[in-house]
Amino acid sequence: MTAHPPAIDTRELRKEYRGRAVVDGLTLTVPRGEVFGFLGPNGAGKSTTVKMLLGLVQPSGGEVRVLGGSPHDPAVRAQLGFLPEQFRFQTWMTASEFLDFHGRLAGLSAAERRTRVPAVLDEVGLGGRGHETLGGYSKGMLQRAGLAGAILARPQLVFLDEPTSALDPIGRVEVREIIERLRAQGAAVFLNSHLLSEVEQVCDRVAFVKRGRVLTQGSMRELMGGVLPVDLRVDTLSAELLADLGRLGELRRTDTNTPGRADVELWLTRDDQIPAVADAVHASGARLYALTPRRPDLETMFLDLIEDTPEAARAGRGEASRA
Ligand SMILES: Nc1ncnc2c1ncn2[C@@H]1O[C@H](COP(=O)(O)OP(=O)(O)OP(=O)(O)O)[C@@H](O)[C@H]1O
Repeated sequence: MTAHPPAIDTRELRKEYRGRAVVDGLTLTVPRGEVFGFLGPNGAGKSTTVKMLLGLVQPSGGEVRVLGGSPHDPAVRAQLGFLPEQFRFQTWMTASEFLDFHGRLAGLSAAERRTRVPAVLDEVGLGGRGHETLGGYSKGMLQRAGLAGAILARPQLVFLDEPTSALDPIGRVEVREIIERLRAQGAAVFLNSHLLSEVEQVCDRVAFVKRGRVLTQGSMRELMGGVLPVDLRVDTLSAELLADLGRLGELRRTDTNTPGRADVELWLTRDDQIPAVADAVHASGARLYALTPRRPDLETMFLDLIEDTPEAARAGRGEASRA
């Protein structure tokens, strides 16, 4: 393995089932320390891609490298974490036994397992519950236990398939924090989720796939075409301030209907223009009540790109007969 190869590198990756390409020329690079969102409608080929990246499904063509090596290499596999959407567990095991078992499979020593198992249980919010059997766990607790298994051996690349589908809002925030910690530790996270608001908050880059092909990929900003919408509220909007704002960005909307209040939607191109907006407001003598960069709306982008009518989605499910 070379010094810092990307976490994921695929070239023209392809998988056919019965002569039909379900992954069709997929080229992706995910560097270390990045959270990558992999989005697409049902049947787009996301799970098949993940299985090829994990070495569980043999590609029909193309190249795949994970952490600089082959997903079949045990040394590479030892650095991968995986939380499948429907993760199966042994109901008779306690959570601690389950994690200890996984730790053994991942090659952790007994001493490491003794400290690491309670530490990950704490990290996923199951501190003090490790002695209970998984058969008595709720759906959300099982998902947390699965996540603990995925991060147990300090993986360099973690695949999370719908990691929060069974979780309450607090659990979702906690999972987001875990993903952010993984990134801070330099690991890459490959996230598959239908919860776009969640993806928006945590992913550095996303790819949209449909019928096994990448429609587009990039950071939120790139996907938005380099536009940063900002909502501004001031008490008075002078002609001079309006002209200054117009020089900084594109004025998309101004609302001065309410006395003592003016709302402006301004489209900037870069974060570092935001302080200049505040400066212009102060220079005009107006008082600033809000200056809020708006998140690019992934759901709108997704629907625009995928253009899946309910009919198309039903047809997609109809063809989803698995061997
Ligand atoms: N083992 C298999 N044999 C035949 N066809 C398969 C097999 N596995 C997947 N497929 C087909 O490949 C296509 C992509 O499936 P895949 O599970 O990768 O999609 P997905 O994007 O993960 O969907 P979802 O969001 O619904 O989980 C589907 O049409 C599916 O029927």
